Amino acid sequence: MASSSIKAISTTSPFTASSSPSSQPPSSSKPSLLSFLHTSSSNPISLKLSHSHSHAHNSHSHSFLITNVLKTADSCETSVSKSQKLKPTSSDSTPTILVSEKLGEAGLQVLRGFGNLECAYNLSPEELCAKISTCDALIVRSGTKVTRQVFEAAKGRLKVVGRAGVGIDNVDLQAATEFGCLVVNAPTANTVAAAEHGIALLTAMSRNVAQADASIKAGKWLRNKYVGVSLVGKTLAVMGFGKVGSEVARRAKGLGMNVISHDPYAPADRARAVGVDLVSFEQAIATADFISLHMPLTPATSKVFNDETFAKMKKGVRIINVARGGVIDEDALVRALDSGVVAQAALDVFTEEPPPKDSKLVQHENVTLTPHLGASTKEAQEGVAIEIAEAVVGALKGELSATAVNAPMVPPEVLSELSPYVVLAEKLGKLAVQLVAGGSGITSVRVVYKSARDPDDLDTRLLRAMITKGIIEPISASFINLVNADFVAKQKGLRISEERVAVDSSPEFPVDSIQVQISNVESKFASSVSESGSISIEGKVKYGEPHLTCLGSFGVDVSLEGNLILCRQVDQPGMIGRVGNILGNDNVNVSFMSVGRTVQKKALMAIGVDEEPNKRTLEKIGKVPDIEEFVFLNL
Ligand SMILES: NC(=O)C1=CN([C@@H]2O[C@H](COP(=O)(O)OP(=O)(O)OC[C@H]3O[C@@H](n4cnc5c(N)ncnc54)[C@H](O)[C@@H]3O)[C@@H](O)[C@H]2O)C=CC1
Ligand SMILES: O=C(O)C(=O)COP(=O)(O)O
Repeated sequence: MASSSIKAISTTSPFTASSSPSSQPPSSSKPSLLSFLHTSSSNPISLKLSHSHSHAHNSHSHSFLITNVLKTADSCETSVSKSQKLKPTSSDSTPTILVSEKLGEAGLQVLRGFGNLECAYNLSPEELCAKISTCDALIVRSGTKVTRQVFEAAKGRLKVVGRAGVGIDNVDLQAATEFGCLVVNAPTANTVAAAEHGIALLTAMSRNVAQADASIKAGKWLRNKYVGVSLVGKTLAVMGFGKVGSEVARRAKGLGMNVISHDPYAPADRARAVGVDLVSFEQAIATADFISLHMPLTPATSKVFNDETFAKMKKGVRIINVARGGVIDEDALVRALDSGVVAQAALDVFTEEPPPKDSKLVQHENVTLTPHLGASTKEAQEGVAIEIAEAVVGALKGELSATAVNAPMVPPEVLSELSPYVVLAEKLGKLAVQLVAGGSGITSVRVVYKSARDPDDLDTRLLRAMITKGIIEPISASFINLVNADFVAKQKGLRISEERVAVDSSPEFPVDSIQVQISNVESKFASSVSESGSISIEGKVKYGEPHLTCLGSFGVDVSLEGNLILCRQVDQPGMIGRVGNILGNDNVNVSFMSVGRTVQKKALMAIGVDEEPNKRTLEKIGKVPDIEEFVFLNL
């Protein structure tokens, strides 16, 4: 019996979970930058190339494809026909980059060479929101709050936020991820500057440099008042043994200090190599004469220095904070200073920046202050500017960034190796979802990767993201990329589980085959259901091209390109001719054909066609005697 399901894609969303946040991340309006992640396999570029290259050139064509797909929408336009154009980014499709805080000239030059650069400093939150919908990228330092409202106001245009520095606590990462906006930072160029500033505060504080300077300028000469304390032989606790903390430790060792550190995530051998012992939080704060803070501000570190922890410190301890103001409960610090538990504090960062003028902490005579100057050296600012400009330009070109904060970092060599499998993954997802009968809810997808590689050598995050994209995008208003794939899947109640099966093939290739199974759904093409009751399809990369190799319990070999007609029929002579004739008579060009058999005298015919046959042609195929079911699928 012929199936009447000749529609390629159900218009009813097959997802059960329908709740969406009030301000949904945009979909179709999202331009095609971050294009590798955001370009569908029906992207005209991939079609064009795969049609125009012979198999002998296929591996070459794929690297070309990836290189091209990695380009901006702007450069893509040259190779796509009018009817197939990607959605333009803006009227002239040159990306606009907004820089909202002072950035080094060398970085500005990189940005000018790539897009429209707009520098607008001291914007109010309202002004930023008003501007952002005309921007493809935003570059900030610590002074700009990139809130959920900013992502909402961007209306899908903002593709990347660049943080010209380390701390990203001023960017709402959750909102960025939900909106599929990549966040990149510049994590290395200001490390030394911040460490040097920490040492500057340590030495200045211990010798009352700032207070003494102010007193001379006020006409006083107070040699007895400003007697300091020595550093040599004292214990410094470095809280956070990351990039800055370890550089501070190294320098403090040079000053003859005994350095200990607390960092729950740092490897002990890295600390030991600098002559530093990693100790518990309690031990660090109880034994230190000086405590220098170098951890990020996170929910776990927020106000970790408070009344309770100050009470456990050695009386007369001195505290330096070049990390983030929020790790200290500032009111508690004032109390600890007043009681003498903390003898002095040197602060570069504050909960609120700038801090209120009448803040007791700011006015306290035992506190030395700088206005968030840790990263402010000429060298660091030039370095940070170049680092962030290159990261943002790379992201706008669609490259995966090495400094991505809210997306997996995929090294270029892994990316290039996985590229054909990425195309396969998306096509399998797209094909599998079209086999689901409209109305039934997809909640569970299982992906099986067969590979000869050691599991540690196979990073499947990109593949999983592309399968998710293939499944969700054709049937919903969501746009999916590597940034938000897992989030959107979860939001839609879709659970994707992954399994790796070791096979005895060449480990030269990362993946032998990818199988996508959708369980607990009805299929519109019964032959796609495997013995386990799930819709099951499997594909491989052959000659650099994605191929469908198994559908349900039928083995096939079909290049996954263009459109596909699948027919299940009684295995007997003449069937191919009959269907071929119908297509030929109705002017539908057949690009390939493959027939798979089962033992029960059933055959599965897969026919690739260049364009979608009209309804009448498909009806004629359905009426061919002995065709038991068929389905038309758009790839
Ligand atoms: N004042 C300024 O201008 C600057 C401030 N910073 C701030 O300095 C801090 C450190 O920066 P980097 O060293 O580049 O970052 P990093 O990521 O290299 O190091 C942070 C370290 O903190 C550790 N950590 C996390 N949670 C912790 C906890 N609960 N207790 C102790 N350690 C914990 C991490 O394991 C990591 O080793 C950041 O907050 C950053 O924003 C950085 C540069 C300039
Ligand atoms: O890199 C960091 O985390 C900093 O705190 C530096 O901040 P800034 O770029 O100077 O506003």
